[in-house]
Amino acid sequence: MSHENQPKSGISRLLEIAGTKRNLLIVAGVLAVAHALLSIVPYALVYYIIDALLATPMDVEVVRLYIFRSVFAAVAAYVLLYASGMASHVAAFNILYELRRQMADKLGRLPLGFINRSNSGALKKILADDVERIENFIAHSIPDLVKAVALPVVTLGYLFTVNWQLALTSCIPIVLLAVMMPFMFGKKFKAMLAEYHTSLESMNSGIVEFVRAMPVIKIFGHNAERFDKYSQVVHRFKQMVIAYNSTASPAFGVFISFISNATLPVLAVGLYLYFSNGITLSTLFLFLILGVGYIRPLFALSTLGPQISVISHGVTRLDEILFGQEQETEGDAHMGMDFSVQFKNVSFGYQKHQYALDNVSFEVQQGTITALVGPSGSGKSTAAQLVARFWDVDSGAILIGGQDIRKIRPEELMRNVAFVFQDSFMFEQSIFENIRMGMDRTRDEVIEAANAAQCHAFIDRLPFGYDTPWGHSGAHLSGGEQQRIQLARAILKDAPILVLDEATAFSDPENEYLIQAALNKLLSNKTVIVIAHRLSTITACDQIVVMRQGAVEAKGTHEELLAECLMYTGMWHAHTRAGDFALNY
Ligand SMILES: Nc1ncnc2c1ncn2[C@@H]1O[C@H](COP(=O)(O)OP(=O)(O)OP(=O)(O)O)[C@@H](O)[C@H]1O
Repeated sequence: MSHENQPKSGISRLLEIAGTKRNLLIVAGVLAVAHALLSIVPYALVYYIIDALLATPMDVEVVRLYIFRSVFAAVAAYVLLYASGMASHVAAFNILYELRRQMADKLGRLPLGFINRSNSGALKKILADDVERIENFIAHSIPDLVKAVALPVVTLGYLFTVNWQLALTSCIPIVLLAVMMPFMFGKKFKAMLAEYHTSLESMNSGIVEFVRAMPVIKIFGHNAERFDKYSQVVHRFKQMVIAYNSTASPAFGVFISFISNATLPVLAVGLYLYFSNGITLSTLFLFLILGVGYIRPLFALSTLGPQISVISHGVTRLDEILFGQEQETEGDAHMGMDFSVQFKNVSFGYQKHQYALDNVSFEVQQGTITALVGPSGSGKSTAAQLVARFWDVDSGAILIGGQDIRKIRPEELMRNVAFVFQDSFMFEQSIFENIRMGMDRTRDEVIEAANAAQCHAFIDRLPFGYDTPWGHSGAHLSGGEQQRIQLARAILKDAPILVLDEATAFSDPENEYLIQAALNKLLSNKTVIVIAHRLSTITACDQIVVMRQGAVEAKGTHEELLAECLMYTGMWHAHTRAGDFALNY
């Protein structure tokens, strides 16, 4: 599948996706047409059977032959239907597999910040539900569409050779379908469908948030109704579905009721012709069966329009990811042995004209530790994340060893920067794999890293030690323990640049001491940027950068800042006072 150009949309995009398994789908289509042709044979044979039964003298052999042919045709039609379904399903699941693989690949190449910012409910809908719907289109809608076209064409063609007046009467449902389509699935319907999807996505994310927030909701004694956002999105979705149905239902209802009674005009004209000696009884039966029977696949066609709208809307969302702006690397520079980090007049905003960082400059010399401190929202985490290119700066540059990080190969950048986040993510696999993280390291090296990160003791106490799986049925670790697992990962990675975002956030004093000990081992000879709220943990850093509202307020050592920076002195006093703070009941 080529994703070089701007994506198509709607049915042409769906056909483009389906086109990746064109040959298999052509086979499915040919089999579906063959099925359609064979499936009318038993009905057509009824015509000849009745003629043979009414003939005098009746030829039993001829009747028997027709009955045998009709049974054979019915069985063969089902075999072909099965084969067509198999071919279209194999094509569909292969396409789905390929799409999911491409999505995973692409998500890996989008800026890390994109994933962080994207709402997990909406992403889940795209990756799971929207992709799944494409299966419906490929495996069911395409064969249905082929049948819906082939069967009427063949049947009506045959009926015209038998009696043109009755054949013309049998065409009425098709004419009706052509007239009603624009009313049923016109512009208003499309607009409503787009709104339906947006509302479904909001509900999905509302549900995910509601489930995540359950402990807080319970603690505050609220229920689903009191959780405003949840009840709003559910309510909005309900209204949307009602509006959607009341727009589509009237025209759809008229169409369905007419189609369901399509026998009537054929019966009326047929009886008239029969009694005026224009046709035989067998011809009348033939039209009552086939002149109405070809309509059945049209039912599938009538729901195809909305189905395709739903599916292609999902594909549009999917394409937003598949064609999303990747981070460009303007060169393929290699990193040398200089791992100093420099922020050079860096400005960056999550939204346009709203800077989270405004003209920030500071340098972290190789092998030294710089701490970023400042009030909440002052831009510390943003600055730290920019080093690993979660996002790209809007202006200015971040240099490593004097080279703009946008010119360094991404894999090389990632290899040389280790990150310890505030929240640690654990995978549902063994503790061993959770530390190894796919790196090419031996078991001994993993244990050594776990030892250095002060994790070995608690891992050893787990039922299967390092092989204990994480998650529902396996190990459950405290926040501080998980953070030490993160440290073990970072120690094992042994990258020359290390970014620590609140590495001791979850720790009690004993844990903090252990983590600090692990950190000391980890930090030696590394270029380190550390974010810490507890100022006592960073007094010995080589440099402290004080941030305020996205800008650098001051920089220097702890002593220098105490002497020169009022803001830092204030923060330090607040911190030391907090040490004496006690709750009074
Ligand atoms: N993903 C995001 N999308 C939009 N705005 C964001 C995002 N992350 C942070 N911000 C905004 O950018 C500004 C800086 O946030 P940042 O998290 O960098 O501050 P911080 O100093 O690390 O705060 P804290 O100490 O509370 O973690 C804040 O105004 C914040 O609201």
